[in-house]
Amino acid sequence: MAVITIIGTNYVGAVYAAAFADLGNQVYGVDIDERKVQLLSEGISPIYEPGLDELVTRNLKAGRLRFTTCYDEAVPVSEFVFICVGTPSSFSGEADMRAVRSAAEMIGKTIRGHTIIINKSTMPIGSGDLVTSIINQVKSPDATFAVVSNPEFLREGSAVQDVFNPSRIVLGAEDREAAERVAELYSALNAPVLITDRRTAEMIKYASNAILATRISFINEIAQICEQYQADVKVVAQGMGLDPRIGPLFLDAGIGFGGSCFPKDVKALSYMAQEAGCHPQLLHAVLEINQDQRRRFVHKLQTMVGDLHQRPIAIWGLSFKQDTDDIRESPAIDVVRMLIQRGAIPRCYDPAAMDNAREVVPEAEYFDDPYEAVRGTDALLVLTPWNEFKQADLGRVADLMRQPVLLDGRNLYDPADVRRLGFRYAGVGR
Ligand SMILES: NC(=O)c1ccc[n+]([C@@H]2O[C@H](COP(=O)([O-])OP(=O)(O)OC[C@H]3O[C@@H](n4cnc5c(N)ncnc54)[C@H](O)[C@@H]3O)[C@@H](O)[C@H]2O)c1
Ligand SMILES: O=c1ccn([C@@H]2O[C@H](COP(=O)(O)OP(=O)(O)O[C@H]3O[C@H](CO)[C@@H](O)[C@H](O)[C@H]3O)[C@@H](O)[C@H]2O)c(=O)[nH]1
Repeated sequence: MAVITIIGTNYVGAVYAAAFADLGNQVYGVDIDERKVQLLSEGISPIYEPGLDELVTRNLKAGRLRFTTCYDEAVPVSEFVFICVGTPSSFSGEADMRAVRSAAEMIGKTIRGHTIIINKSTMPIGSGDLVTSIINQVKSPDATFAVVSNPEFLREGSAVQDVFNPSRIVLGAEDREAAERVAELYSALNAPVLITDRRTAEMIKYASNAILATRISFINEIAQICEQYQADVKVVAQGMGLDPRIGPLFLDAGIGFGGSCFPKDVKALSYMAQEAGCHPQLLHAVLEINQDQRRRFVHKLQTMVGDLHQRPIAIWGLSFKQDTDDIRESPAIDVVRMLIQRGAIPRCYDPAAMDNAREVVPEAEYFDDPYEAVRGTDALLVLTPWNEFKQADLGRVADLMRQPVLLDGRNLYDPADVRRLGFRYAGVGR
Protein backbone atom coordinates (compact mmCIF):
# COMPACT_ATOMS: atom_id res chain seq x y z
CA MET A 1 0.00 0.00 0.00
CA ALA A 2 1.33 3.41 -0.97
CA VAL A 3 -0.06 6.88 -0.34
CA ILE A 4 -0.43 8.61 -3.71
CA THR A 5 -1.59 12.05 -4.85
CA ILE A 6 -2.80 12.66 -8.38
CA ILE A 7 -2.74 16.33 -9.46
CA GLY A 8 -5.34 17.06 -12.17
CA THR A 9 -8.31 14.69 -12.24
CA ASN A 10 -9.74 14.62 -15.76
CA TYR A 11 -9.28 12.15 -18.64
CA VAL A 12 -5.94 10.86 -17.32
CA GLY A 13 -5.88 11.80 -13.63
CA ALA A 14 -9.38 10.66 -12.63
CA VAL A 15 -8.79 7.25 -14.19
CA TYR A 16 -5.39 6.87 -12.49
CA ALA A 17 -6.66 8.03 -9.11
CA ALA A 18 -9.42 5.42 -9.19
CA ALA A 19 -7.16 2.71 -10.64
CA PHE A 20 -4.38 3.11 -8.06
CA ALA A 21 -7.03 3.08 -5.32
CA ASP A 22 -8.51 -0.07 -6.84
CA LEU A 23 -5.10 -1.74 -6.53
CA GLY A 24 -5.27 -1.14 -2.76
CA ASN A 25 -3.47 2.19 -2.38
CA GLN A 26 -4.62 5.28 -0.49
CA VAL A 27 -5.20 7.93 -3.15
CA TYR A 28 -5.94 11.66 -3.14
CA GLY A 29 -7.12 13.33 -6.33
CA VAL A 30 -6.40 17.07 -6.36
CA ASP A 31 -7.91 19.45 -8.90
CA ILE A 32 -8.36 23.22 -8.93
CA ASP A 33 -11.81 22.82 -10.51
CA GLU A 34 -14.27 22.74 -7.59
CA ARG A 35 -17.12 21.41 -9.71
CA LYS A 36 -15.05 18.45 -10.84
CA VAL A 37 -13.95 17.67 -7.29
CA GLN A 38 -17.55 17.88 -6.09
CA LEU A 39 -18.83 15.54 -8.83
CA LEU A 40 -16.03 13.01 -8.33
CA SER A 41 -16.60 13.05 -4.56
CA GLU A 42 -20.18 11.99 -5.27
CA GLY A 43 -19.00 9.18 -7.54
CA ILE A 44 -19.99 11.01 -10.74
CA SER A 45 -17.42 11.22 -13.48
CA PRO A 46 -17.13 14.74 -14.96
CA ILE A 47 -16.34 13.15 -18.34
CA TYR A 48 -17.87 10.35 -20.40
CA GLU A 49 -15.44 7.46 -20.00
CA PRO A 50 -16.82 3.90 -19.96
CA GLY A 51 -16.38 2.18 -16.58
CA LEU A 52 -15.07 5.23 -14.73
CA ASP A 53 -18.14 5.95 -12.58
CA GLU A 54 -18.19 2.42 -11.18
CA LEU A 55 -14.45 2.44 -10.50
CA VAL A 56 -14.64 5.78 -8.69
CA THR A 57 -17.74 4.86 -6.68
CA ARG A 58 -16.33 1.51 -5.57
CA ASN A 59 -13.14 3.08 -4.26
CA LEU A 60 -14.83 6.06 -2.63
CA LYS A 61 -17.01 3.59 -0.71
CA ALA A 62 -13.97 1.54 0.30
CA GLY A 63 -12.43 4.71 1.77
CA ARG A 64 -9.29 4.43 -0.39
CA LEU A 65 -10.07 7.42 -2.62
CA ARG A 66 -10.66 11.08 -1.81
CA PHE A 67 -10.96 14.16 -4.01
CA THR A 68 -10.02 17.64 -2.86
CA THR A 69 -9.02 21.07 -4.13
CA CYS A 70 -6.48 21.36 -1.33
CA TYR A 71 -2.84 20.39 -2.00
CA ASP A 72 -2.13 20.71 1.72
CA GLU A 73 -4.50 17.92 2.58
CA ALA A 74 -2.89 15.47 0.15
CA VAL A 75 0.72 16.19 -0.81
CA PRO A 76 2.39 16.30 2.66
CA VAL A 77 1.21 12.77 3.50
CA SER A 78 2.00 11.28 0.05
CA GLU A 79 5.07 9.28 -0.97
CA PHE A 80 4.20 9.65 -4.66
CA VAL A 81 2.73 12.71 -6.42
CA PHE A 82 1.66 12.34 -10.08
CA ILE A 83 1.32 15.44 -12.26
CA CYS A 84 -1.62 14.84 -14.66
CA VAL A 85 -2.58 18.41 -15.58
CA GLY A 86 -3.20 19.53 -19.17
CA THR A 87 -0.43 20.64 -21.55
CA PRO A 88 -2.43 22.11 -24.46
CA SER A 89 -1.02 23.75 -27.58
CA SER A 90 -0.20 27.41 -27.37
CA PHE A 91 -0.56 29.61 -30.45
CA SER A 92 2.94 28.79 -31.72
CA GLY A 93 2.40 25.04 -31.31
CA GLU A 94 4.62 24.95 -28.24
CA ALA A 95 3.19 23.03 -25.27
CA ASP A 96 1.57 25.41 -22.80
CA MET A 97 3.24 24.58 -19.49
CA ARG A 98 1.38 27.01 -17.24
CA ALA A 99 -0.62 24.30 -15.45
CA VAL A 100 2.51 22.18 -14.96
CA ARG A 101 4.46 25.14 -13.58
CA SER A 102 1.72 26.05 -11.16
CA ALA A 103 1.24 22.42 -10.06
CA ALA A 104 5.01 22.06 -9.53
CA GLU A 105 5.08 25.20 -7.43
CA MET A 106 2.20 24.02 -5.26
CA ILE A 107 3.80 20.59 -4.88
CA GLY A 108 7.12 22.21 -3.93
CA LYS A 109 5.45 24.26 -1.24
CA THR A 110 3.61 21.29 0.27
CA ILE A 111 6.00 18.30 0.10
CA ARG A 112 7.33 16.94 3.40
CA GLY A 113 9.97 14.25 4.04
CA HIS A 114 11.00 12.41 0.86
CA THR A 115 8.59 12.50 -2.10
CA ILE A 116 8.75 11.07 -5.61
CA ILE A 117 7.13 13.38 -8.16
CA ILE A 118 6.03 11.75 -11.37
CA ASN A 119 5.49 13.66 -14.61
CA LYS A 120 2.66 11.79 -16.30
CA SER A 121 1.37 14.71 -18.37
CA THR A 122 2.91 14.85 -21.84
CA MET A 123 5.67 17.43 -21.44
CA PRO A 124 8.39 18.77 -23.74
CA ILE A 125 11.83 17.24 -23.54
CA GLY A 126 13.63 18.83 -20.62
CA SER A 127 10.51 19.28 -18.48
CA GLY A 128 11.85 16.95 -15.79
CA ASP A 129 14.60 19.53 -15.23
CA LEU A 130 12.06 22.36 -15.23
CA VAL A 131 9.85 20.70 -12.58
CA THR A 132 12.97 19.93 -10.49
CA SER A 133 14.12 23.54 -10.57
CA ILE A 134 10.67 24.96 -9.72
CA ILE A 135 10.37 22.65 -6.72
CA ASN A 136 13.91 23.44 -5.57
CA GLN A 137 13.08 27.16 -5.51
CA VAL A 138 10.10 26.82 -3.14
CA LYS A 139 10.45 23.65 -1.05
CA SER A 140 11.25 23.67 2.63
CA PRO A 141 14.93 22.93 3.30
CA ASP A 142 14.34 19.55 4.93
CA ALA A 143 12.10 18.18 2.16
CA THR A 144 13.83 15.92 -0.40
CA PHE A 145 12.47 14.68 -3.72
CA ALA A 146 13.12 12.98 -7.06
CA VAL A 147 11.37 13.67 -10.37
CA VAL A 148 10.54 10.69 -12.59
CA SER A 149 9.08 10.94 -16.09
CA ASN A 150 6.34 8.37 -16.67
CA PRO A 151 4.53 9.18 -19.92
CA GLU A 152 1.04 7.86 -20.43
CA PHE A 153 -0.30 5.89 -23.40
CA LEU A 154 -3.99 5.38 -22.52
CA ARG A 155 -6.65 6.11 -25.13
CA GLU A 156 -9.86 7.96 -24.39
CA GLY A 157 -12.91 5.75 -24.58
CA SER A 158 -10.95 2.72 -23.37
CA ALA A 159 -8.96 4.44 -20.63
CA VAL A 160 -10.01 2.15 -17.78
CA GLN A 161 -9.20 -0.94 -19.80
CA ASP A 162 -5.90 0.58 -20.99
CA VAL A 163 -4.75 1.60 -17.50
CA PHE A 164 -5.17 -1.94 -16.18
CA ASN A 165 -3.61 -3.49 -19.32
CA PRO A 166 -0.78 -1.18 -20.38
CA SER A 167 1.45 -2.10 -23.33
CA ARG A 168 4.48 -0.83 -21.40
CA ILE A 169 5.53 1.28 -18.46
CA VAL A 170 8.16 3.85 -19.46
CA LEU A 171 10.13 5.46 -16.64
CA GLY A 172 12.79 8.11 -17.01
CA ALA A 173 14.91 9.19 -14.08
CA GLU A 174 18.33 10.34 -13.13
CA ASP A 175 17.79 8.49 -9.82
CA ARG A 176 17.31 4.80 -10.71
CA GLU A 177 16.04 3.86 -7.27
CA ALA A 178 13.19 6.39 -7.61
CA ALA A 179 12.24 4.85 -10.99
CA GLU A 180 12.25 1.38 -9.45
CA ARG A 181 9.95 2.51 -6.66
CA VAL A 182 7.51 3.91 -9.24
CA ALA A 183 7.78 0.63 -11.18
CA GLU A 184 6.55 -1.18 -8.03
CA LEU A 185 3.29 0.79 -8.17
CA TYR A 186 2.60 -0.93 -11.49
CA SER A 187 3.87 -4.39 -10.55
CA ALA A 188 0.37 -5.89 -10.32
CA LEU A 189 -0.24 -5.08 -14.00
CA ASN A 190 2.53 -7.37 -15.33
CA ALA A 191 3.52 -4.95 -18.08
CA PRO A 192 7.01 -4.65 -19.56
CA VAL A 193 8.96 -1.87 -17.81
CA LEU A 194 11.54 0.28 -19.59
CA ILE A 195 13.76 2.43 -17.39
CA THR A 196 15.81 5.12 -19.07
CA ASP A 197 16.90 8.72 -18.54
CA ARG A 198 14.27 11.44 -18.23
CA ARG A 199 14.75 13.10 -21.61
CA THR A 200 14.59 9.81 -23.46
CA ALA A 201 11.36 8.91 -21.65
CA GLU A 202 9.86 12.29 -22.56
CA MET A 203 10.83 11.73 -26.20
CA ILE A 204 9.33 8.20 -26.26
CA LYS A 205 5.91 9.75 -25.67
CA TYR A 206 6.18 12.30 -28.47
CA ALA A 207 7.71 9.82 -30.91
CA SER A 208 4.96 7.26 -30.15
CA ASN A 209 2.14 9.69 -30.86
CA ALA A 210 3.94 11.06 -33.90
CA ILE A 211 4.30 7.67 -35.58
CA LEU A 212 0.64 6.83 -34.98
CA ALA A 213 -0.41 10.19 -36.43
CA THR A 214 1.97 9.59 -39.34
CA ARG A 215 0.35 6.26 -40.14
CA ILE A 216 -3.05 7.97 -40.25
CA SER A 217 -1.85 10.75 -42.55
CA PHE A 218 -0.03 8.19 -44.66
CA ILE A 219 -3.16 6.12 -45.22
CA ASN A 220 -5.18 9.28 -45.83
CA GLU A 221 -2.74 10.26 -48.57
CA ILE A 222 -3.02 6.76 -50.04
CA ALA A 223 -6.82 7.19 -49.84
CA GLN A 224 -6.63 10.35 -51.95
CA ILE A 225 -4.66 8.47 -54.60
CA CYS A 226 -7.06 5.50 -54.40
CA GLU A 227 -9.97 7.81 -55.19
CA GLN A 228 -8.27 8.97 -58.38
CA TYR A 229 -7.58 5.41 -59.56
CA GLN A 230 -10.77 3.65 -58.34
CA ALA A 231 -9.01 1.48 -55.75
CA ASP A 232 -10.50 0.74 -52.31
CA VAL A 233 -8.30 2.02 -49.48
CA LYS A 234 -10.02 -0.20 -46.93
CA VAL A 235 -8.93 -3.31 -48.76
CA VAL A 236 -5.53 -1.76 -49.46
CA ALA A 237 -5.04 -1.25 -45.70
CA GLN A 238 -6.20 -4.79 -45.04
CA GLY A 239 -3.73 -6.16 -47.56
CA MET A 240 -0.90 -4.05 -46.16
CA GLY A 241 -1.75 -4.96 -42.59
CA LEU A 242 -1.29 -8.68 -43.20
CA ASP A 243 2.45 -8.04 -43.46
CA PRO A 244 3.68 -8.36 -39.86
CA ARG A 245 6.21 -5.62 -40.55
CA ILE A 246 3.33 -3.23 -41.24
CA GLY A 247 0.51 -4.53 -39.04
CA PRO A 248 -3.19 -3.67 -39.33
CA LEU A 249 -3.65 -0.95 -36.69
CA PHE A 250 -3.92 2.80 -37.29
CA LEU A 251 -4.53 2.42 -40.99
CA ASP A 252 -8.18 3.54 -41.04
CA ALA A 253 -8.59 6.30 -43.61
CA GLY A 254 -11.16 8.95 -42.78
CA ILE A 255 -11.56 12.64 -42.05
CA GLY A 256 -8.33 12.64 -40.07
CA PHE A 257 -7.14 12.48 -36.50
CA GLY A 258 -8.28 14.78 -33.73
CA GLY A 259 -8.34 14.73 -29.97
CA SER A 260 -6.37 16.37 -27.24
CA CYS A 261 -3.16 14.50 -28.07
CA PHE A 262 -2.13 13.79 -31.67
CA PRO A 263 -2.56 17.32 -33.07
CA LYS A 264 -1.01 19.05 -30.07
CA ASP A 265 1.81 16.57 -29.59
CA VAL A 266 2.85 16.55 -33.24
CA LYS A 267 2.80 20.36 -33.17
CA ALA A 268 4.82 20.45 -29.95
CA LEU A 269 7.40 18.01 -31.31
CA SER A 270 7.67 20.00 -34.49
CA TYR A 271 8.11 23.19 -32.45
CA MET A 272 10.85 21.57 -30.35
CA ALA A 273 12.59 20.37 -33.51
CA GLN A 274 12.55 23.85 -35.05
CA GLU A 275 13.74 25.47 -31.84
CA ALA A 276 16.74 23.14 -32.00
CA GLY A 277 17.48 24.04 -35.63
CA CYS A 278 16.05 20.84 -37.17
CA HIS A 279 13.70 20.83 -40.15
CA PRO A 280 10.79 18.49 -39.28
CA GLN A 281 9.43 18.06 -42.82
CA LEU A 282 7.62 14.81 -42.14
CA LEU A 283 5.80 16.20 -39.08
CA HIS A 284 4.69 19.24 -41.08
CA ALA A 285 3.33 16.99 -43.82
CA VAL A 286 1.46 14.85 -41.26
CA LEU A 287 -0.35 17.94 -39.94
CA GLU A 288 -1.00 19.40 -43.38
CA ILE A 289 -2.52 16.19 -44.75
CA ASN A 290 -4.68 15.98 -41.63
CA GLN A 291 -6.14 19.46 -42.18
CA ASP A 292 -6.61 18.79 -45.91
CA GLN A 293 -8.65 15.71 -45.17
CA ARG A 294 -11.43 17.81 -43.59
CA ARG A 295 -11.47 20.38 -46.38
CA ARG A 296 -11.51 17.69 -49.04
CA PHE A 297 -14.47 16.04 -47.34
CA VAL A 298 -16.54 19.23 -47.40
CA HIS A 299 -15.50 19.81 -51.00
CA LYS A 300 -16.74 16.30 -51.84
CA LEU A 301 -20.09 17.16 -50.26
CA GLN A 302 -20.30 20.30 -52.41
CA THR A 303 -19.58 18.38 -55.58
CA MET A 304 -22.33 15.90 -54.69
CA VAL A 305 -25.09 18.30 -53.58
CA GLY A 306 -24.06 21.68 -54.99
CA ASP A 307 -24.25 25.01 -53.18
CA LEU A 308 -24.70 24.48 -49.44
CA HIS A 309 -26.48 27.77 -48.69
CA GLN A 310 -29.63 27.11 -46.61
CA ARG A 311 -29.26 23.36 -47.14
CA PRO A 312 -30.10 21.14 -44.14
CA ILE A 313 -27.28 18.62 -43.65
CA ALA A 314 -27.41 15.81 -41.07
CA ILE A 315 -24.34 15.10 -38.95
CA TRP A 316 -23.84 11.82 -37.10
CA GLY A 317 -20.95 12.05 -34.66
CA LEU A 318 -19.25 15.09 -33.11
CA SER A 319 -16.64 13.68 -30.73
CA PHE A 320 -13.11 13.20 -32.09
CA LYS A 321 -13.55 9.43 -31.82
CA GLN A 322 -16.12 6.94 -30.56
CA ASP A 323 -16.82 6.26 -26.87
CA THR A 324 -15.89 9.71 -25.63
CA ASP A 325 -17.57 13.09 -25.15
CA ASP A 326 -14.28 14.84 -25.95
CA ILE A 327 -14.48 17.29 -28.85
CA ARG A 328 -11.00 18.82 -28.49
CA GLU A 329 -9.59 19.23 -32.04
CA SER A 330 -12.42 17.05 -33.33
CA PRO A 331 -12.43 16.89 -37.14
CA ALA A 332 -16.23 16.56 -36.93
CA ILE A 333 -16.52 19.94 -35.22
CA ASP A 334 -14.31 21.47 -37.91
CA VAL A 335 -16.55 20.03 -40.61
CA VAL A 336 -19.66 21.45 -38.88
CA ARG A 337 -17.98 24.87 -38.70
CA MET A 338 -17.10 24.73 -42.41
CA LEU A 339 -20.71 23.89 -43.23
CA ILE A 340 -21.93 26.89 -41.22
CA GLN A 341 -19.43 29.14 -43.02
CA ARG A 342 -20.94 27.98 -46.29
CA GLY A 343 -24.47 28.79 -45.12
CA ALA A 344 -25.64 25.20 -44.52
CA ILE A 345 -27.87 24.18 -41.60
CA PRO A 346 -26.16 21.33 -39.74
CA ARG A 347 -28.60 19.03 -37.87
CA CYS A 348 -26.38 17.17 -35.42
CA TYR A 349 -26.61 14.02 -33.36
CA ASP A 350 -23.98 12.45 -31.09
CA PRO A 351 -24.58 9.97 -28.26
CA ALA A 352 -22.24 11.73 -25.79
CA ALA A 353 -20.72 14.93 -27.13
CA MET A 354 -23.70 17.22 -27.83
CA ASP A 355 -23.43 19.26 -24.61
CA ASN A 356 -19.79 19.99 -25.33
CA ALA A 357 -20.52 20.72 -29.00
CA ARG A 358 -23.36 23.14 -28.18
CA GLU A 359 -20.89 25.27 -26.24
CA VAL A 360 -18.49 25.71 -29.15
CA VAL A 361 -20.93 25.63 -32.08
CA PRO A 362 -24.22 27.05 -30.75
CA GLU A 363 -25.37 27.92 -34.32
CA ALA A 364 -25.89 24.27 -35.26
CA GLU A 365 -29.14 22.37 -34.50
CA TYR A 366 -29.01 19.40 -32.13
CA PHE A 367 -31.29 16.37 -31.88
CA ASP A 368 -31.56 13.64 -29.24
CA ASP A 369 -32.54 11.11 -31.88
CA PRO A 370 -30.33 10.26 -34.89
CA TYR A 371 -33.35 9.73 -37.15
CA GLU A 372 -34.84 13.13 -36.23
CA ALA A 373 -31.51 14.70 -37.24
CA VAL A 374 -31.79 13.32 -40.80
CA ARG A 375 -35.41 14.36 -41.39
CA GLY A 376 -35.72 16.55 -44.51
CA THR A 377 -31.95 16.80 -45.08
CA ASP A 378 -30.02 16.85 -48.36
CA ALA A 379 -27.10 14.74 -47.11
CA LEU A 380 -26.01 12.68 -44.11
CA LEU A 381 -22.38 13.03 -42.99
CA VAL A 382 -21.10 10.26 -40.69
CA LEU A 383 -18.13 11.77 -38.87
CA THR A 384 -17.43 9.60 -35.79
CA PRO A 385 -17.39 5.78 -35.84
CA TRP A 386 -19.79 5.18 -32.93
CA ASN A 387 -21.04 1.59 -32.81
CA GLU A 388 -24.69 2.65 -32.98
CA PHE A 389 -24.16 4.06 -36.50
CA LYS A 390 -22.72 0.84 -37.89
CA GLN A 391 -25.99 -1.04 -38.14
CA ALA A 392 -28.40 1.88 -38.18
CA ASP A 393 -31.61 1.52 -40.20
CA LEU A 394 -30.36 3.22 -43.36
CA GLY A 395 -33.56 2.34 -45.22
CA ARG A 396 -35.46 4.45 -42.72
CA VAL A 397 -32.82 7.18 -43.04
CA ALA A 398 -33.26 7.26 -46.84
CA ASP A 399 -37.03 7.59 -46.42
CA LEU A 400 -36.68 10.49 -43.99
CA MET A 401 -34.24 12.50 -46.11
CA ARG A 402 -35.16 15.01 -48.79
CA GLN A 403 -32.54 13.35 -50.99
CA PRO A 404 -30.56 10.23 -49.98
CA VAL A 405 -26.91 11.27 -50.09
CA LEU A 406 -24.49 9.63 -47.64
CA LEU A 407 -20.92 10.78 -47.02
CA ASP A 408 -19.16 8.26 -44.86
CA GLY A 409 -16.23 10.02 -43.21
CA ARG A 410 -15.15 6.86 -41.40
CA ASN A 411 -15.78 4.18 -44.04
CA LEU A 412 -18.31 2.42 -41.80
CA TYR A 413 -20.57 1.09 -44.53
CA ASP A 414 -20.31 -1.24 -47.47
CA PRO A 415 -20.71 1.04 -50.50
CA ALA A 416 -22.68 -1.55 -52.50
CA ASP A 417 -25.16 -2.13 -49.64
CA VAL A 418 -25.76 1.56 -49.19
CA ARG A 419 -26.19 2.19 -52.91
CA ARG A 420 -28.69 -0.67 -53.07
CA LEU A 421 -30.82 1.33 -50.62
CA GLY A 422 -30.94 4.16 -53.14
CA PHE A 423 -28.22 6.39 -51.69
CA ARG A 424 -25.63 8.33 -53.59
CA TYR A 425 -22.64 7.30 -51.48
CA ALA A 426 -19.07 8.46 -50.98
CA GLY A 427 -16.58 7.16 -48.47
CA VAL A 428 -12.94 8.18 -48.11
CA GLY A 429 -10.55 6.55 -50.57
CA ARG A 430 -12.96 4.08 -52.09
N1 LIG B 1 -6.44 12.53 -22.61
C1 LIG B 1 -5.68 11.49 -22.97
O1 LIG B 1 -6.13 10.52 -23.56
C2 LIG B 1 -4.22 11.47 -22.61
C3 LIG B 1 -3.49 10.29 -22.75
C4 LIG B 1 -2.13 10.28 -22.45
C5 LIG B 1 -1.52 11.45 -22.00
N2 LIG B 1 -2.25 12.58 -21.88
C6 LIG B 1 -1.59 13.77 -21.33
O2 LIG B 1 -1.93 13.84 -19.94
C7 LIG B 1 -2.16 15.20 -19.55
C8 LIG B 1 -3.56 15.35 -19.00
O3 LIG B 1 -4.48 15.06 -20.02
P1 LIG B 1 -6.06 15.26 -19.80
O4 LIG B 1 -6.68 14.96 -21.11
O5 LIG B 1 -6.50 14.53 -18.60
O6 LIG B 1 -6.08 16.84 -19.51
P2 LIG B 1 -7.32 17.79 -19.15
O7 LIG B 1 -6.95 19.13 -19.61
O8 LIG B 1 -8.56 17.15 -19.63
O9 LIG B 1 -7.37 17.76 -17.55
C9 LIG B 1 -6.43 18.40 -16.76
C10 LIG B 1 -7.02 18.61 -15.36
O10 LIG B 1 -6.04 19.30 -14.58
C11 LIG B 1 -6.68 20.30 -13.79
N3 LIG B 1 -5.69 21.31 -13.43
C12 LIG B 1 -5.17 22.30 -14.20
N4 LIG B 1 -4.26 23.01 -13.50
C13 LIG B 1 -4.17 22.43 -12.28
C14 LIG B 1 -3.39 22.70 -11.12
N5 LIG B 1 -2.49 23.67 -11.10
N6 LIG B 1 -3.58 21.91 -10.05
C15 LIG B 1 -4.49 20.91 -10.04
N7 LIG B 1 -5.25 20.61 -11.10
C16 LIG B 1 -5.10 21.37 -12.22
C17 LIG B 1 -7.80 20.79 -14.67
O11 LIG B 1 -8.81 21.41 -13.91
C18 LIG B 1 -8.26 19.48 -15.34
O12 LIG B 1 -9.26 18.84 -14.57
C19 LIG B 1 -1.84 16.04 -20.80
O13 LIG B 1 -0.50 16.42 -20.76
C20 LIG B 1 -2.06 15.06 -21.94
O14 LIG B 1 -1.31 15.39 -23.07
C21 LIG B 1 -3.58 12.62 -22.14
O1 LIG C 1 -6.64 4.28 -37.97
C1 LIG C 1 -6.99 5.29 -37.35
C2 LIG C 1 -6.89 5.40 -35.94
C3 LIG C 1 -7.30 6.57 -35.33
N1 LIG C 1 -7.81 7.60 -36.07
C4 LIG C 1 -8.18 8.86 -35.39
O2 LIG C 1 -7.08 9.29 -34.60
C5 LIG C 1 -7.51 10.01 -33.46
C6 LIG C 1 -6.89 9.46 -32.20
O3 LIG C 1 -7.38 8.17 -31.94
P1 LIG C 1 -6.85 7.27 -30.73
O4 LIG C 1 -5.40 7.14 -30.81
O5 LIG C 1 -7.64 6.05 -30.69
O6 LIG C 1 -7.32 8.16 -29.47
P2 LIG C 1 -6.61 9.01 -28.33
O7 LIG C 1 -7.44 8.84 -27.13
O8 LIG C 1 -6.34 10.37 -28.85
O9 LIG C 1 -5.20 8.28 -28.01
C7 LIG C 1 -3.96 8.71 -28.56
O10 LIG C 1 -3.43 9.80 -27.84
C8 LIG C 1 -3.23 9.53 -26.43
C9 LIG C 1 -2.79 10.81 -25.77
O11 LIG C 1 -1.43 11.07 -25.94
C10 LIG C 1 -2.21 8.41 -26.30
O12 LIG C 1 -2.00 8.13 -24.92
C11 LIG C 1 -2.72 7.16 -27.01
O13 LIG C 1 -1.74 6.13 -26.94
C12 LIG C 1 -2.99 7.52 -28.47
O14 LIG C 1 -3.54 6.40 -29.16
C13 LIG C 1 -9.04 9.92 -33.49
O15 LIG C 1 -9.56 11.10 -34.06
C14 LIG C 1 -9.31 8.73 -34.40
O16 LIG C 1 -10.56 8.80 -35.03
C15 LIG C 1 -7.91 7.50 -37.44
O17 LIG C 1 -8.34 8.42 -38.13
N2 LIG C 1 -7.51 6.32 -38.05
